[in-house]
Amino acid sequence: MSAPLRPHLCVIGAGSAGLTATAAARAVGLSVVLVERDRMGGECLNTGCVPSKALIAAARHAEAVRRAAAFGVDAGPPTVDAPRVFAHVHGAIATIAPHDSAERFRALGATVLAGTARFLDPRTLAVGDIRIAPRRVIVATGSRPAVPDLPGLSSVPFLNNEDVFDLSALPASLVVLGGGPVGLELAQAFSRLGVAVTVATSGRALPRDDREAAAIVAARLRREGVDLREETPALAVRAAPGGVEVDTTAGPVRAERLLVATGRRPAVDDLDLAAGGIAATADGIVVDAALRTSNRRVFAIGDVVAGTPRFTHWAGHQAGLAIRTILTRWPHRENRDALPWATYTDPEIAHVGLREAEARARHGDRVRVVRADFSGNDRAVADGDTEGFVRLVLGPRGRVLGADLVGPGAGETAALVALAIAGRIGVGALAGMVAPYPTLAEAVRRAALGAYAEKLADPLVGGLMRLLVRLQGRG
Ligand SMILES: Cc1cc2nc3c(=O)[nH]c(=O)nc-3n(C[C@H](O)[C@H](O)[C@H](O)COP(=O)(O)OP(=O)(O)OC[C@H]3O[C@@H](n4cnc5c(N)ncnc54)[C@H](O)[C@@H]3O)c2cc1C
Ligand SMILES: NC(=O)c1ccc[n+]([C@@H]2O[C@H](COP(=O)([O-])OP(=O)(O)OC[C@H]3O[C@@H](n4cnc5c(N)ncnc54)[C@H](O)[C@@H]3O)[C@@H](O)[C@H]2O)c1
Repeated sequence: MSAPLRPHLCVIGAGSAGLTATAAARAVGLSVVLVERDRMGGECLNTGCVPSKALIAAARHAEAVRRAAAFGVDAGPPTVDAPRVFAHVHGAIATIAPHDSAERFRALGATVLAGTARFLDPRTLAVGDIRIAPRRVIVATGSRPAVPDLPGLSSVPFLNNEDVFDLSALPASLVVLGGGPVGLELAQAFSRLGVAVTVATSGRALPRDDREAAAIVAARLRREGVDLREETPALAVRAAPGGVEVDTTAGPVRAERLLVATGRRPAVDDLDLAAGGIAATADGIVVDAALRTSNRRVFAIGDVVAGTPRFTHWAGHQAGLAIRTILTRWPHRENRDALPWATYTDPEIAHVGLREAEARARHGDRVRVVRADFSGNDRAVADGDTEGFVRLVLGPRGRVLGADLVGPGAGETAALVALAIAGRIGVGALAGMVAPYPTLAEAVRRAALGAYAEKLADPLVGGLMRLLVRLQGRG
C-alpha cells in the first residue's frame, strides 16, 4: 500500500458546500484532496436547484401561453412536448456542469478522487485503497430524500428528486406527498405542463414560511387546478390499475405516478462516523457555532449538518466560514440573522432574517412591522400580477431585522432586504433609496416609507409639520 496523501485539507463531497470549500481553500493556498463518489456538483446541479428551476421555467412558459389572452394575445392552449421540456432541463445542467467539473477543480490545484470516503480513525480516511491523513477534514456529504415509513411504499414504484428529472414522458396524473418547497415547486410545474396533480401534505403548505404568505401560494396553486390537500397525511400506499393509490386521512387518491417529497435525511451511511469520533443524530452531524464536529480536526457543512437550513447559498456561506476558521484558527461563527430563502412557486415566496416574534423576543415593543402590497406597485399592475406583499420587521432605530415577501420576483427582491440586514442598513436608507421605476423592488421602498407615515400620524410630528406649512406664508 502506498504512503498516505497528506494534504492540509480533505473535503468529502463535491456538492455546493464541498466545491465552495475547495475553491476557497485553493484560493488561499491550502492543499486539498476532494473526494466525490457520484456526480460532481452534487444535488443542486444534478437533482435539485438547477433541474427544478429549469422545469419551472418551461412550466412558466406554458402558463404564459394560457394567460396570454388576458393581454389581448391569442395563442390557444399550449402543447407540451415532454422530451423537449426535459432536454431543456438537461441542457441547463450541461451548461453549468463545467463550472463544477473535476477538470476545473484539478486546474485550481486540487487533487480530485472519484470514490467513497470513510474514516478509518479520527485522523485517517480511506478512498478505496488510497489513504488520506489530512490536517483538517470538511465533511460535506449532503442529504438524500427521506423515505417515509408508509405501509406499502416499498412495494410500489415512486419518484423523488433523484429520478423525477429523468422522466422521458409526462404522466397523465401525479400524486405528490409533501407540501414543502420540493413538493410545491414540482406540483405547480407539473400541473402547468398539463399533469393532473394532487398534493397530500401532513401539515399546512410551506410550513417554514409565513402563514399569510404561504396561504397566498396555496390559493394560487388551487386556482390553477392543483388539488392541494393540507393537514392530510398519507397513511398507506398500494398499486392500483394504471398506477398507485394513496390512502390519506381525507380518503384515497389515485394517480399514474407518485412523487415523494417528505423531507431529507443526512448522507452519512458510508462515512463510518464512529471511527472518526464524530457525533451525529438522525438529522445529521452535530457541530458547534463554528461548524466543528466532536472531532476538533473535522468540520461539517451543508445539508449533512443537523438542524441546518438546507439551501445552496447557506452551504456556500458555511464553506467560507469553515475555511476562514481553518486558516486563521480563530472560530468564525455561523449567524443566521441574515439568512434568506426563497421558494420558486408562482407567486414566489421568500423570507429573510428574523420573524416578528423572534424580533420581539429580543427587542420587545421597539419592534415595528411595515408592509406594502403588490396591488400598489405599478410594475405589478402593468404585468397583471398583483398578488402578494412585502412585510418588513424593524428594530430599534429603524434597523431592518427581517422580511417576508410573497409575489412576483419575491426571491430577487429578498436579496435587497438581505443586503440591508447584513449591512445593518436602516429603514431610512431604504425609504430614501432612489429605485428605478417601475420595478417590483420598489415595493421594499414603499414598505419602508410606511415607517414614516406612522411618524406623520404622531401628534407632535403632525403639529411640527403644520407649523412648517404655516411658515410658508400664503400665495
Ligand atoms: C428539488 C430540489 C430543489 C432545490 N432547490 C433549491 C433552490 O432553489 N435553492 C437552494 O438554495 N437550495 C435548493 N435545494 C437545496 C440544495 O440542493 C441543497 O441545500 C444543496 O445542494 C446542499 O449542498 P451540499 O453540498 O450540502 O450537499 P450535496 O449537493 O448533496 O453534495 C454532497 C455530495 O457528497 C457526495 N457524497 C456523499 N457521501 C460521500 C462519501 N462518503 N464520499 C464521497 N462523496 C460523498 C454526494 O455524492 C454528493 O455529490 C433544492 C433541493 C432539491 C431536492
Ligand atoms: N427553493 C429552495 O430553496 C428549495 C427548493 C426545494 C428544496 N429546498 C430544500 O430542500 C429541503 C427538502 O425539501 P422538502 O420539501 O423535501 O422537505 P420539507 O421538510 O421542507 O417538507 C416536507 C413536507 O412533507 C410533509 N410530510 C412529511 N411526511 C408526510 C407524509 N407521510 N404524508 C404527507 N406529507 C408529509 C411535511 O409536513 C412537510 O410539509 C428543504 O430543507 C429545503 O430547504 C429548497
